[in-house]
Amino acid sequence: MRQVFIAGNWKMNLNHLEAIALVQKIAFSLPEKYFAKVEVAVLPPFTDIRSIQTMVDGDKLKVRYGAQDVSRYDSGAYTGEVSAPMLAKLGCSYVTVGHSERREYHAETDELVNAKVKAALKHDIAPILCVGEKLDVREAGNHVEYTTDQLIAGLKGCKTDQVSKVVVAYEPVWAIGTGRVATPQDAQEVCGAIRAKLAEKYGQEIAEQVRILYGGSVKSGNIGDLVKQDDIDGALVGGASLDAEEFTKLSAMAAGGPLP
Ligand SMILES: O=C[C@H](O)COP(=O)(O)O
Repeated sequence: MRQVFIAGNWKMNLNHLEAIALVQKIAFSLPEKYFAKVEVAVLPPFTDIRSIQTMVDGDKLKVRYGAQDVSRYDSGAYTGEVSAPMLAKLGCSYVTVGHSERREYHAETDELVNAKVKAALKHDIAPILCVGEKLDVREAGNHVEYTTDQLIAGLKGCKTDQVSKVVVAYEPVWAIGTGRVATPQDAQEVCGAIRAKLAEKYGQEIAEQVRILYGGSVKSGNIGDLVKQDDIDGALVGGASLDAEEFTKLSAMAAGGPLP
């Protein structure tokens, strides 16, 4: 049984003091019983991670955390890079890999994304492998093939038992930060195809274990219908994850009901 997963990608927002305040608000506004039904994680900028680690460990908070990127290398002369061993030491459970903003603004290729997936897995950090098409690909009707090709390229060379630890995030680029959310049926079409492709390559048992998230303009008002779909196990949330009240509401709705 896959646990519903809500991950907040803060992108390049919030300094370490603002980060502490936001995580505290989330942890204390979501009643304990919801954490049994939904896993909640935040993905802050690198500069916030140590502060969040100290607070989560010290106060034994149920919120998990991770990073937004990782180097393909473990160490060495790679100015500006942050490695998987460094993130593991900071207690990161997750790292996003291949987000469309990195593919677009940092020219990340499928080959690099694949190397980062493997670097994270090697150090027991679950990669959140982001895939998704731009508008022209969708309009041409090639979105399913495009997205499943990105998936297979991202997982190339991973062992079958490693694949079950990967989280896949389907984020149609045209829905990110635009307010234009994919319909639950559109999102299910691609998430279902992702699971079918995983089953074809790695077997049904592994495919059933992989959590598949939808991302793109997710809010408390639309998450309920998204997680009702068979193959959508949660969401990768951008803008709405920066507002404690909205993110908590959204997490509660993903867990099956509104806050009391
Ligand atoms: O990683 C998150 C996605 O890019 C979605 O962002 P958004 O919720 O602001 O559309």
